[in-house]
Amino acid sequence: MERLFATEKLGGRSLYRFQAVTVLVGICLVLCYRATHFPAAGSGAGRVAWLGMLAAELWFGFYWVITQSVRWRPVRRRTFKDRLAARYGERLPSVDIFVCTADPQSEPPSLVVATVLSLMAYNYPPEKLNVYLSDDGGSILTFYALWEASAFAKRWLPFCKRHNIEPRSPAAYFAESDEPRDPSISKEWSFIKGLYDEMTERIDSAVRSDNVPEEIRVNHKGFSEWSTGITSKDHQPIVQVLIDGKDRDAVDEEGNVLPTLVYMAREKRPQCHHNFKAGAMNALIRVSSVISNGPIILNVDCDMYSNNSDAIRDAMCFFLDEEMGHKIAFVQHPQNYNNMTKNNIYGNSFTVLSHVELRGFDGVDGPLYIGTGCFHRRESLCGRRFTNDYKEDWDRGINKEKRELSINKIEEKAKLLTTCTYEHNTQWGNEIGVKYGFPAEDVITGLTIHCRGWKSVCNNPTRAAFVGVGPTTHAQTMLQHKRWSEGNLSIFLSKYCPFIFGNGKISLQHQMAYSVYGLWAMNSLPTLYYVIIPSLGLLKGIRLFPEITSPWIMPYIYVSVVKNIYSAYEALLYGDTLRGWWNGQRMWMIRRITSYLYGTIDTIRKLLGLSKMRFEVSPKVSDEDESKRYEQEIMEFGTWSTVYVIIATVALLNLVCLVGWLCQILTSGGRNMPLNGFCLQVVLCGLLVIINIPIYEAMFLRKDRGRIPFSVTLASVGVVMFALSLYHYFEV
Ligand SMILES: O=c1ccn([C@@H]2O[C@H](COP(=O)(O)OP(=O)(O)O[C@H]3O[C@H](CO)[C@@H](O)[C@H](O)[C@H]3O)[C@@H](O)[C@H]2O)c(=O)[nH]1
Ligand SMILES: [Mn+2]
Repeated sequence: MERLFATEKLGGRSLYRFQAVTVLVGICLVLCYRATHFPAAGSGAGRVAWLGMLAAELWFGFYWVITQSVRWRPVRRRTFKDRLAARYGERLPSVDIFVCTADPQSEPPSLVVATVLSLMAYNYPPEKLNVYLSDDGGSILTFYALWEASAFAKRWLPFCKRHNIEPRSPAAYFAESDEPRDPSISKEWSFIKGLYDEMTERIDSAVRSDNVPEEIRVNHKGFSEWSTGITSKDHQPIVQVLIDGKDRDAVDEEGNVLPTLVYMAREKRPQCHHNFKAGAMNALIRVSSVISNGPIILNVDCDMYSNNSDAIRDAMCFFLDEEMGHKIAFVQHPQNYNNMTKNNIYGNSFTVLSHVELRGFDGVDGPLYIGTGCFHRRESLCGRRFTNDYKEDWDRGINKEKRELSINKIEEKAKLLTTCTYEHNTQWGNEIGVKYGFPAEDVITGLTIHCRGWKSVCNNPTRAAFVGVGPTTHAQTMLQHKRWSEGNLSIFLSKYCPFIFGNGKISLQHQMAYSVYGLWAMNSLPTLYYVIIPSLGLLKGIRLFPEITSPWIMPYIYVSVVKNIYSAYEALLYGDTLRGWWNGQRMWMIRRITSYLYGTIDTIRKLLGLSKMRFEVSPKVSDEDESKRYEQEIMEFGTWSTVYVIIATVALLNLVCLVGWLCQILTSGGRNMPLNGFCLQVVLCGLLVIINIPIYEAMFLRKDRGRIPFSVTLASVGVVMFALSLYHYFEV
């Protein structure tokens, strides 16, 4: 039988592998040089510094080997929706869609409902679509917004389908241009846009005043849940079915069935730990099991709207494929953002991660689960082990005929499934559902699914399936990367370490692929060492690299040049600009010496029992002034933060070392400083100074509110002076 999807190997692998082997030889030679050229005894600081360089280079070499796992065998998937249609028509499995939101301030309800509307508008039989919104903020504002959306959907869905528009998030669609692409629909377009703008304004004004007017509250029984003045951290379970797709009256203005739409806020009590997003997902799994029980679950973050209305059919091509389908537990899509600037100032457009690493991961038994844009098989998410003879019951979804209880009764039943105590003495969060205990609940959940024998695939259609809001400030970027690096490292250091937990269950290459992210955070210390010590050495005349006349310099030059040329090539190949790549390198360094450093420290503190797990939600809005600077690609600092002190200190230290070295050369005419031995140190320090130019600007030249505050500059000057004097002290 014809396959529903095809797998293609990405080209150019022989060349890549040849290149990788030569780099590996280079790395070995570098380490060889380090180990055999220890400075003579008696050169105190020099020996210690050399030892540190050895350790850092050992780490980088090891980590480079690990990263080869996701570059060795990348694949690309292609789906055949026409074959799916020919074989199954509209007889497709029902899908439960989970959207999570946590806070109406950092995740505005109008943004959340634009996402919800895009998901309701999929090109998929509406009676088989069920959209669930989990609100961890337990906010009447979000409920109100969803209620508004349930009414607007009656106009929006037919409009989308009539004109086959993309994207189907009204916010994204209307933001694209001031008039429709097809002028013949301009009247209707303006009318719908008017309705949408009015709705958004009503929602936003309710959010501004933090109140839903009485005259609105009488329209739906759900509002009465908030009559007792509940708070986000202390409230009863709430489940409200806003559109019951099985109800005869739930139709749009053209008389078509609407997807089911459900609001859920699981019970919160101050004394009960709620396990953040993982807890919300598990409550959604249970609630949906009594309302629709779709065999496939799609899960997105509240900002990740559907950008491709065929994405569900695409996913079905994988699950329903006769040959491979039964092995696939989940179909992961890359994270795309719609608010990235041209030159990727904070390195957040994950071009290389999506196009290279995820596909490489896919070539080794399947990508990791990244928490959003992922279709899961309900059974594997709920703990089932893979067996070759398992047959999925695609008709398991609850339809009109199967439902016995009235919707009110179902709501009551669902509420009981979302109480604080429901999970006590159960396997939820451990063997069943999304796993608890790690800030990267997604990665650990995916890993356990793979270890139960399932495979996964990555789908990256030309028209991105999901698009969301990426971080637009330095602080937001740092917050996200700290959570990710910490989450992955704490998995690596737990009993779920891919090399231990995965041993015998998944291939070595798959274990390595997981470790690429598991070890992100550990890059912090070697990087910090490499951006500080060689530069200090330059200033103090401590040679740390081979002399220019020595043949040992060749592997150093070869490895760094080839590695960087290749990384620029990868970025350019998938649409980054050269400047974007350069900015990415800067952020790569900054992330390592800040977010990853904090991630490492916090993981260790947690291991020692000194701190508890947190999940700080990334804000999805920024103020106007900040946004303007973001558009202009000017880095945002603005407030005091120790993170900024680290960034400023490293930048300043390198500048001082380079200038200091230059002064010494000029004053001594090069007599005391044999140039020859310091070539690589000068290049390294020089590159660090060039890459840090935006940091110097933010410290000394810029006048706007986003500059590095004077207090940060002052602190970094203090640290640099202290470091230099300390160094001096040890030397004499
Ligand atoms: O207590 C919580 C905290 C968060 N969320 C939701 O989780 C999602 C992700 O949070 P966000 O702050 O946007 O995190 P990101 O860094 O953008 O998220 C990535 O990384 C997370 C793990 O660190 C995954 O959970 C996400 O799915 C993945 O997109 C959002 O929809 C939140 O509303 C909850 O529902 N409850
Ligand atoms: Mn997010």
